[in-house]
Amino acid sequence: MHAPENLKPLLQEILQQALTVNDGKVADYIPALAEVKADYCALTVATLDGSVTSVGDSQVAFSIQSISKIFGLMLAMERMGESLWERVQMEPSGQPFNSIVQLEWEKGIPRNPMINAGAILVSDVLVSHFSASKSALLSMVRSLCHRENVGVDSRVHESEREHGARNSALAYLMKSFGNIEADVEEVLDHYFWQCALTMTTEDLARSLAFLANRGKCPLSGKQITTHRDAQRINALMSTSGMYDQSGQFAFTVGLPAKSGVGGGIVAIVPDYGVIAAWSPPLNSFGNSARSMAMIRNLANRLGLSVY
Ligand SMILES: NC(=O)CC[C@H](N)C(=O)O
Repeated sequence: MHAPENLKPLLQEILQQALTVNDGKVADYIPALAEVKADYCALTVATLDGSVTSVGDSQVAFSIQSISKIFGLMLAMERMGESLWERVQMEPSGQPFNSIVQLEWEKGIPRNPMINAGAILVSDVLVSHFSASKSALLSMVRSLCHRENVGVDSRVHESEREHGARNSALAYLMKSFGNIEADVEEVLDHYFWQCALTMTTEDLARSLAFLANRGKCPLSGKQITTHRDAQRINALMSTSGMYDQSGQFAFTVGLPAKSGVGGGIVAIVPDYGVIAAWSPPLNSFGNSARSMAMIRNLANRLGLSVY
């Protein structure tokens, strides 16, 4: 495996290459996200020996959006155990992340926790099982990335609430099938709030290192999830983390990954570390074009694939 001390020049080269990728468009269906500069670009690798190597805008915090689906899922798995899987499936959807069609055919049971319907269902579990679901999630995220001032962008939170018709439709449809227990508006507020968490690529890489390390945080030595749950989260990321581009990502990269419409993507390399990339312009699947290019090039250069 590539020694971490030699990574910097390689990351620099890959970042420069990615800056020549000019396809894609910054998300504008959430107006506050449309204001983010398109030329931000960052790449971080955190390895299990504790070293973190970064290039570009790795100190700039951005809206993690759907990457938060991993954090919500961790808490819901811990609270619900096996019974969670009666309310959300573990199959790829083959549909866009905010699609509604399957949800009616499948009686309000979302395809997986990595698409919006699944994460709204997970938000219902959190709102129903924690007296303060937002602070439970925030303190978990802060302790995972060892940074106490990780926060939430309240403008993004508000902006998404004001333009949340599609997510509201998903939540009310699930409620009509009896698959949402709490008050729908409270569930949506939690979901929008967690999407508005802001983190840097370094925070993301550090916080998810346990997924590459059989559930154990390599820095603190603390067991964050069981080994089995870490494997399950990685499996869901592999099959569904890049939405309806998950098959292509598995074919060309071969790592469990999760993207968000803020332009971030995290990829897990079991027994090695985490790659986190960020650049706002998105392709037609809602995945960052440059972040995908950076992770694909790095994985190919280092021969990193789980297959
Ligand atoms: N893919 C994403 O990052 C989607 C999250 C976004 N907050 C939404 O609900 O539409």
